[in-house]
Amino acid sequence: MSFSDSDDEAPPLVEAVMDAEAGPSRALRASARVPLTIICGFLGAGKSTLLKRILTEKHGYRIAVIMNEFGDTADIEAKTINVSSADDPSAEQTEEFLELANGCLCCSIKDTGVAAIERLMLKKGAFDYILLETTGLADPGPIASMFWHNEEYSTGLADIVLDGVVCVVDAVFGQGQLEEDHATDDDLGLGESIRQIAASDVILLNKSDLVKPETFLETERMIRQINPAAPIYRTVKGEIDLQHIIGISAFRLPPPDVPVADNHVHSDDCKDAHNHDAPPTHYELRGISSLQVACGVLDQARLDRLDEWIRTALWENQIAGAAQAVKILRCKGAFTSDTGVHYVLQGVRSMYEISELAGGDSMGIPATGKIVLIGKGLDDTARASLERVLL
Ligand SMILES: Nc1nc2c(ncn2[C@@H]2O[C@H](COP(=O)(O)OP(=O)(O)OP(=O)(O)O)[C@@H](O)[C@H]2O)c(=O)[nH]1
Repeated sequence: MSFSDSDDEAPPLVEAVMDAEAGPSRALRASARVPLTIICGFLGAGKSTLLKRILTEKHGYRIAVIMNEFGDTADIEAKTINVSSADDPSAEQTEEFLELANGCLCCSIKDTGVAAIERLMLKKGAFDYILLETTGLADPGPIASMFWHNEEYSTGLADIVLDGVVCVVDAVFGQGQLEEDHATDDDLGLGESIRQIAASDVILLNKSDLVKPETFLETERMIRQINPAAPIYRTVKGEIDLQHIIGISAFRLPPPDVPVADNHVHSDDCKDAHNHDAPPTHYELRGISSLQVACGVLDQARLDRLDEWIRTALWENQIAGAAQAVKILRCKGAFTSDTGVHYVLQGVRSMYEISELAGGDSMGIPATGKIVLIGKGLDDTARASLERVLL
């Protein structure tokens, strides 16, 4: 269960007890609900290339890929499946399904709205997983919210569980795109490339074959400024082990430990001297900031105070002791109570959830907890305020 600012009363802090199974294959089998990954990314960054690879390679997964158009994947050896619905006779014209040789189901739909997804779910059983490619201009935040808390929808959409959001960034043009990102949203004053990175659980820095190491480092530094909690993988033509992008349970498991000390991904070609000590705790790029605060074991009073702090920040856009308003796009965290219970915090916009982890899932949890917030107005005053709550 989750909290949102439309709830009348704040529910108690501990909400959901998760099942003990973990790991991609188990996660796929464990749930009758079909996991869904949102793939977003800058225009021309390589989203279709990634999906084409997934649709043509032998990987053993039966994935339904929802694409805006088939484009040059139409020549894939496939059997067209007609899907029509008595409720919507026009469905045949708006959607096309291809059953592919590798077990994938490719679904081309012009409209990725609720009705189209519901119609895909009529074919439930033909696939175990859904990948949804958004357009280059999409803000994945609201799309993620829709799939994250979908209980109010009828059977179909409610049979989907959000696994994570993956962002494909162009290693060649990503830096320029971020620098030139113009606000398209009056409310947030942020352009889509920044919002896409902020909303993501995994980032693929694609077209790695075309850039020099220093370009990588600078782009990675900028991405880290916006989102310090998402692992970054360098890819060529979307070449990546699928386990890094599907079945990650990003909305269920603690955020992974991403190296933040030097603001970039470690690799063999990185032999430059840089400071590995004193990880920064606050970043800012074009008005969006991220904040990472560590915490020890929390007693009930601190857990209650933390819940209230998050609620006030997400629902009222206020932080105790801070003059300026905040706007939080994404929050994540993992922490432990003095009774030994592990919790995971997840939030998208004003919705958040604090879930209790059961035995199996809590194996990899470090002793130190952490809270990561991404949004506007998250300055040093905000950090000090959160630290006071956790002290
Ligand atoms: N050299 C190189 N080219 C790539 C790589 N990935 C994709 N491309 C090329 O980049 C171009 C754009 O790739 P797409 O996969 O169409 O990008 P997209 O994000 O789907 O594009 P939009 O749907 O227009 O936003 C194509 O010509 C690809 O062949 C890569 O890793 N290296």
